[in-house]
Amino acid sequence: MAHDPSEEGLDSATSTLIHDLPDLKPLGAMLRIIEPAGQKPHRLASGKCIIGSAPTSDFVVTSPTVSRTHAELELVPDGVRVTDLGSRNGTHYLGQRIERAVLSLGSRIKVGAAEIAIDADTESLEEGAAYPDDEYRNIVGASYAMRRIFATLERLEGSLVTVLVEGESGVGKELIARALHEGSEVFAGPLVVVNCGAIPRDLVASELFGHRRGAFTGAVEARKGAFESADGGTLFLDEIGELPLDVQPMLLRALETGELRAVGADGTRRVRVRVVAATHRMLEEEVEAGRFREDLFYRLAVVRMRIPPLRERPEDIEPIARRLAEQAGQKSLPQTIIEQLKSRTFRGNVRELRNLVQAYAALGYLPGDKSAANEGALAAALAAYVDLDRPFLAQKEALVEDFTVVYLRALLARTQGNQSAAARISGLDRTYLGRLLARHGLGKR
Ligand SMILES: Nc1ncnc2c1ncn2[C@@H]1O[C@H](COP(=O)(O)OP(=O)(O)OP(=O)(O)O)[C@@H](O)[C@H]1O
Repeated sequence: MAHDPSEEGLDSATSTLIHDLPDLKPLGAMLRIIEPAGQKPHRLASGKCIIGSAPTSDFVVTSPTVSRTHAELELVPDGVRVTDLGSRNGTHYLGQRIERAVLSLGSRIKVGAAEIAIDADTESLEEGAAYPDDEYRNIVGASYAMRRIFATLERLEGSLVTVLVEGESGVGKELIARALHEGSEVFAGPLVVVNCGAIPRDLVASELFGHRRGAFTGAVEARKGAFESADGGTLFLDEIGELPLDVQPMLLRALETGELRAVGADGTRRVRVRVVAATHRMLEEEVEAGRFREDLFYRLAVVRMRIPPLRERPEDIEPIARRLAEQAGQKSLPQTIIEQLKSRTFRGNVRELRNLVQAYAALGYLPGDKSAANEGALAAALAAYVDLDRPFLAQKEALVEDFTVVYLRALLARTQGNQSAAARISGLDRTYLGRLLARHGLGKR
């Protein structure tokens, strides 16, 4: 995002936060000359560098339109501070001449007529050893793949770079976003989560950017959007692949400039928001199919992190299960249960593991696996219900009753007895749920 923090009075807040996180080092940048082609890129690993046509410049750009000492680039947590050094042909961003601006990694500038991409130094993220511990900020993982991810998360601690987290549903993408927020310089600010797939399409723009009173039918009051709520913190955009095409340019602009325009508003507002996005889709395929803008994809995927499915890292099952058991109030998990868990396929990833462990904590046994391997076991268990000497409906009701009790127990275990949360999760009306619980003697715990 383009802004100058020192002009917005953020300096004092920034220095306090940096004081709390003493070892932060901004993520390095990779500077590439797009036009004229064929010149060497430059790695800005720390501090500052001078761009110019003089052979003594840190980053030499050979073009008659580039001054000998043209501009200075300095790494900062938000990306790179660009300062024009009184060049003849100027430094431009999004078609505007700039004297001094902070640009996020993933931006492109023009130095004279030369076009330069300021990308994240993703190579430096991949260098170095895996994280030594099997836990990073509440994310548990003993596998090499997860410890590599932890090392990347640690390396990103000094940066507010935009990150795209990719992986199947339930692999822990939101947990990664939380860790990115907690480890960042804006950790004291809010973390706002928006599930782009869960909002009616015509309300997405207003949810993200807010709306003015009367902006559309039903906009009775002005409303703040998620970007504004996340000002000074992190905005986690879950299921970004579901973002409607007509809203994509608005998000691109907000990422490029840090400026928002509420639906129906005339003026814009400036925010400082770190964006983390997540998707279970292959976004490149969405780009290919014309459902996702390519420019927005590159703006979001400045750093990409792919979280592997649980079946690709079976050594994580035991430590994660033990942690989830602790969280469910179950001090220890017997080794036999661990072995049973390890034999499952976990199409629902860690979320499925969590549900199973919570059910075990509530019921004392692992509920049946819905995967193909266990379909036989389920059929055998159901066969025990069949009594051809009794009417069908009475038997079916008895089965449903048994399922209801098991379901309600698991629901209460998940919500720690909170009936409002239980109603929300189950989709049952609060009063009806209360009656159902009372009928099964589960109302008061
Ligand atoms: N490595 C892990 N260690 C501990 N808990 C985990 C881990 N990964 C995931 N979880 C837990 O599993 C559940 C699902 O994780 P999360 O909501 O982050 O997944 P997700 O990938 O964002 O899912 P979705 O794509 O459906 O939004 C959460 O309760 C989370 O705390």
